[in-house]
Amino acid sequence: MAVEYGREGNVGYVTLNKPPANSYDYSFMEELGESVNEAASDAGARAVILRSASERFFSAGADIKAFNQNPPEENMDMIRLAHENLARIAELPKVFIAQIGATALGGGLEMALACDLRFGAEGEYYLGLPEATLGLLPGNGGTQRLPRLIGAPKALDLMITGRRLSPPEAHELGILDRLFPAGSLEEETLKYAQGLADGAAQAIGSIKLAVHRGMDKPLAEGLGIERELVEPLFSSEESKEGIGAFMEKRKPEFAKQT
Ligand SMILES: CCCCCCCCCCCCC/C=C/C(=O)SCCNC(=O)CCNC(=O)[C@H](O)C(C)(C)COP(=O)(O)OP(=O)(O)OC[C@H]1O[C@@H](n2cnc3c(N)ncnc32)[C@H](O)[C@@H]1OP(=O)(O)O
Repeated sequence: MAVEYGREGNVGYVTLNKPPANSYDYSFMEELGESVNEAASDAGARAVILRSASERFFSAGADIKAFNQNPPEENMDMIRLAHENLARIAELPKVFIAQIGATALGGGLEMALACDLRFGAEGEYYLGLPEATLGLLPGNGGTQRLPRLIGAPKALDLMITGRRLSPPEAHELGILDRLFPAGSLEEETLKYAQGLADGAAQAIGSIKLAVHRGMDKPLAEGLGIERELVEPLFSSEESKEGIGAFMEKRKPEFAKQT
């Protein structure tokens, strides 16, 4: 399998494993979709980490070698499948974290942009959207997600030049949300995900949905989405536990609420 889902404790893992570069084609994208579905339906996974089995590549993007072999309509089928699978991540009420400790280029970085957070570590690798250098454009969501993340001018600069970023540059731009010391990425990412997994999963999931559903809407509409999502929490087992723990001056035990 080029993409596999598994769980360790209450943290889910989607692992990319298509040597040598996790470059993706149609079947890779199908497996990614299946893994996202497994993560979604696994009630035991309260947070999910997207990671690579390779120490050299997170993913070098779409499979360039496949490009010339594929009929154009197959390339478009792959893009439609990628758009569908990656868009589903934003609609899942559990946080997806991209653990990027190796080179992420083109569609490989675009997969990470579809996650909620992106964590990296110091090291000799880089991130970028070089599609323009191939006569293409970042067609797996990059032209839409990157401007929303770092602003249109900075995103345009990266996409029209195709230039590569070091991990510190990507962190400074806001593409990486955390930049950990070399060698500590896996441990630090798990620690963060475990904190979410031990937290109020329904509340955390509702916050994620409110952000993704509301951020491109006019404020009044976004506030309506917020009201729809906050109302069920007033009577949730989690808020009973959270408020009860505060009143009893003890630490809440949310993980036991589901
Ligand atoms: C255009 C491809 C589309 C294909 C089919 C899908 C259809 C989709 C159409 C459009 C989609 C739009 C959205 C996404 C587009 C993209 O992602 S385009 C690709 C963007 N990525 C790149 O341009 C990176 C290409 N790779 C490199 O520049 C270099 O490999 C590197 C990352 C700088 C590393 O160089 P180096 O250390 O010298 O290692 P290499 O020898 O080059 O690579 C190691 C092996 O990995 C293979 N490989 C690397 N990248 C890819 C790739 N993207 N596709 C296929 N294979 C790749 C490379 O060939 C080596 O393999 P071996 O020779 O077998 O060892």
